[in-house]
Amino acid sequence: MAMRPYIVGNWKMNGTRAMLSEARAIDRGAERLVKVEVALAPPFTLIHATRKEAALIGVGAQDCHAAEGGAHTGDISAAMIKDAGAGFTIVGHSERRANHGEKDADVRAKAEAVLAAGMAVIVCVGETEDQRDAGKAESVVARQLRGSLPQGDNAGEKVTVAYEPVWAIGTGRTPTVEEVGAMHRSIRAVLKDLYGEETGGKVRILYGGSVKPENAVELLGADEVNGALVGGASLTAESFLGIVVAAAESLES
Ligand SMILES: O=C[C@H](O)COP(=O)(O)O
Repeated sequence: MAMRPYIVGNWKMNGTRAMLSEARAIDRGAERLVKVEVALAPPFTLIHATRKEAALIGVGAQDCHAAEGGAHTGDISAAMIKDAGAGFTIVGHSERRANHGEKDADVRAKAEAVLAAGMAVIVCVGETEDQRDAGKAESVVARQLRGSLPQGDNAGEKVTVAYEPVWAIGTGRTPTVEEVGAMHRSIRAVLKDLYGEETGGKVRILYGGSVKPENAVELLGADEVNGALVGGASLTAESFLGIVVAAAESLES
């Protein structure tokens, strides 16, 4: 893993102000681990407070609306997220795709809105278990990438891809290191095709799905894995920092 590892915690719909103590502890722990880039995506309601409490790590959002503003009750625009203190936004998480019917075109529109607002974007892709069993995992993910990634001048420079097999999210199951490596190599080839050899070669590709301190060294050591998108294990500083430490160790292995 030649690039500086990027470890992002996605708190999903978890967290009230009581959890800011975890964000502070993560920030303090990350300070000692300069070889690793660390970020948290708390719920919208905690972005501003997390940004104030955790000065060193990146802070981002988990989703946004594609429009700049207007009659969209309950939605949040990318500019609002940035104004709250975020530096990036996740889009296309499989929970958004499944629970809110988001299609690749919706994800791309959101990703482009995030870039237009001046933030970086993490675009999530991943196959279901049925798709993997049918031998279609790589083709499904390639199609998602081609449909979801932002286009336009320099778009590839502020993009991170998160590969999250849907069947591995929150289940305790993970693909093998070989399967992760094969998928990430396939993603890298698509990125180079879409963004060109140089830019596509620099886009970070994170693995997500049941990453824990216990399996992080192995997963982060797979081919073309440049970091992790972590759900459940990012909710406490103890487990999240365990993964950050593993990322630092994976640089040495
Ligand atoms: O965004 C994070 C992923 O959905 C992974 O979640 P998990 O670490 O709880 O499996």
